[in-house]
Amino acid sequence: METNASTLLVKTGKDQSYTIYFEQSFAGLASCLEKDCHISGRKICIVSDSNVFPLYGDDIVKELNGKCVHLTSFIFPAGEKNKTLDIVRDLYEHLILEHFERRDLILALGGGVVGDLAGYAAATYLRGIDFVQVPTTLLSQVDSSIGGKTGVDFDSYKNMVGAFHQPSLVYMNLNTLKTLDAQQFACGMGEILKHGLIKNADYYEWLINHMMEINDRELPVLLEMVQESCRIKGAVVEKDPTEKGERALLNFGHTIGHAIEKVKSPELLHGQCVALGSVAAAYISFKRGLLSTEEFYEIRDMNVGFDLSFLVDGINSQEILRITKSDKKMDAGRVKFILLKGIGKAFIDHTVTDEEMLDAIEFLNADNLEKE
Ligand SMILES: NC(=O)c1ccc[n+]([C@@H]2O[C@H](COP(=O)([O-])OP(=O)(O)OC[C@H]3O[C@@H](n4cnc5c(N)ncnc54)[C@H](O)[C@@H]3O)[C@@H](O)[C@H]2O)c1
Ligand SMILES: O=C(O)C(=O)C[C@@H](O)[C@H](O)[C@H](O)COP(=O)(O)O
Ligand SMILES: [Zn+2]
Repeated sequence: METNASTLLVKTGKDQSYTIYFEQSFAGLASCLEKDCHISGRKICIVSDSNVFPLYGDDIVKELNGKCVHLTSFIFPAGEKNKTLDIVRDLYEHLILEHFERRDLILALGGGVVGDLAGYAAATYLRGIDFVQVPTTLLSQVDSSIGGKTGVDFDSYKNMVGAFHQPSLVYMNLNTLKTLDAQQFACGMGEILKHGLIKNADYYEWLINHMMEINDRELPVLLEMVQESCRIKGAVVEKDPTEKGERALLNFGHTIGHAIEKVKSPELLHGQCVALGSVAAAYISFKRGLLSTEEFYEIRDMNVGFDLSFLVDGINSQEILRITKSDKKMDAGRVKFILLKGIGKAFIDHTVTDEEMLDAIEFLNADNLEKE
């Protein structure tokens, strides 16, 4: 992976790569798009949601006006509940009405919901057109905009319909993080802690030592953190773009996390559920003797430090267990679980039993008062 202060190159195939730009404004987006995507000969459809477009749509429109053949926008109501095929269908209709051809481009402006949905529409419209990611949440800057997992939920089953389709470019303006509310910011930390836990103990230690600056959203520290998380995610994706093996490690915390999200969304958002699922996965690792007591309780307490919880109320543990069985992580009828053998060392395991999972879910279940 090639990297310098403001860019990172992700190589996903023999002749395939794209640049991640780390910026502090949208000035410069048009020239990056011209350099990497030759937009002067293409139409662009900005896909965004009802919260993000009013905040940043004007900046993007001003930046791109006159730089491409035609600029249009498609805005849908914000929220996970709209990451659906119905909205993708509306987007296809818009693209057809605007005469979008194979050469044209989708620009996803927003968080992971926008990026996943717009990316899926790009992967399937006319059998695939290019798309670029302009992520505006912490979670989307460190995780969802990179790696080409696109898709939508189906009957509230997470990401059940999707495709691998790499973006042509990722451009992030870190100043967009200033308008995120506390819950959305914490969600990003859920995936960031995951990056440290699965791949890099030094980074995890760094996160502990910079908790205050991160929570105060000090830009230089956020920049360092976002870049390191992108390096970790980018390196995994480069080795295994279509999740034949190692990429599954990025699913740490997601088996139980996705099941909780299914029953608790929209009260709890994806990153918060991943943080809960990470504690559950760490709990199983701890009970197997793979994490020390100190390591396990540090993982639990890091959630609290970053405004995430390790307790969830209003769940039925048996129901959560049952839902894990319908997630995509089933592999020949067995759950593909990601465990830790120490901080920074994750591995794939197919032997986690229902009893172990139930025990871990019970640990999270706020209805059980005696925790320690
Ligand atoms: N494709 C992947 O690899 C991948 C990785 C992780 C998560 N995901 C998916 O990403 C989604 C979660 O992403 P998310 O946390 O970004 O959620 P999101 O897209 O729903 O954004 C969270 C909320 O913040 C608002 N918002 C976005 N940017 C803002 C800004 N700068 N200021 C103020 N408000 C802003 C949005 O309108 C939304 O209401 C889930 O659907 C998850 O499954 C995908
Ligand atoms: O990029 C990946 O690979 C990930 O697993 C990143 C996750 O944070 C993300 O939530 C992903 O969508 C989950 O994978 P899924 O295949 O279970 O949808
Ligand atoms: Zn995730």
